[in-house]
Amino acid sequence: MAPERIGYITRVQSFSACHRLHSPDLSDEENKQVYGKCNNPNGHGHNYKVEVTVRGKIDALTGMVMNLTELKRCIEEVIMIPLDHKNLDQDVPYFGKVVSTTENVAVYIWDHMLQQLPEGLLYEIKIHETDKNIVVYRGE
Ligand SMILES: Nc1nc2c(c(=O)[nH]1)N=C([C@H](O)[C@H](O)COP(=O)(O)OP(=O)(O)OP(=O)(O)O)CN2
Ligand SMILES: [Zn+2]
Repeated sequence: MAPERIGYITRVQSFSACHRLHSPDLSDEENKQVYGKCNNPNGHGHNYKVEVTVRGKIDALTGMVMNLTELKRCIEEVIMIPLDHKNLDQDVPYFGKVVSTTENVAVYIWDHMLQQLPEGLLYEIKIHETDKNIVVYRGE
């Protein structure tokens, strides 16, 4: 019998959104101190790049961990429809009370991807907020 082989497959998706880093649990002064320019009252924008990675057995029959076309469909549902060209804080109810840091955007994407993907497949969400700021979340 052929050995079981594990593969990692990644699909990359870009989306554009604006936000403001502001915690309802901090005073205005504290918000300014913690978030600096990112607390600007009228917000600022990013072209986010998200890498969604799944990990699983390479199926002997199909040769796939999962069909990338299906991964693309999940990404459309979880990232593009709710987040692209949106004001994260005002258009996405989740961020009404959760600060829209890239860490929390990664958690949002993780939790919603889990609802779309077969159990145990999701491995990592990596978000490039800018060319220099990169966040990784693995569900821990
Ligand atoms: N831990 C986190 N820190 C910060 C986050 C975050 O999501 N998590 N986000 C921001 C801001 O949203 C901000 O837009 C990032 O700005 P900045 O650091 O200026 O971005 P660049 O690295 O591209 O800017 P350079 O001026 O080119 O260095 C802040 N912190
Ligand atoms: Zn920002």
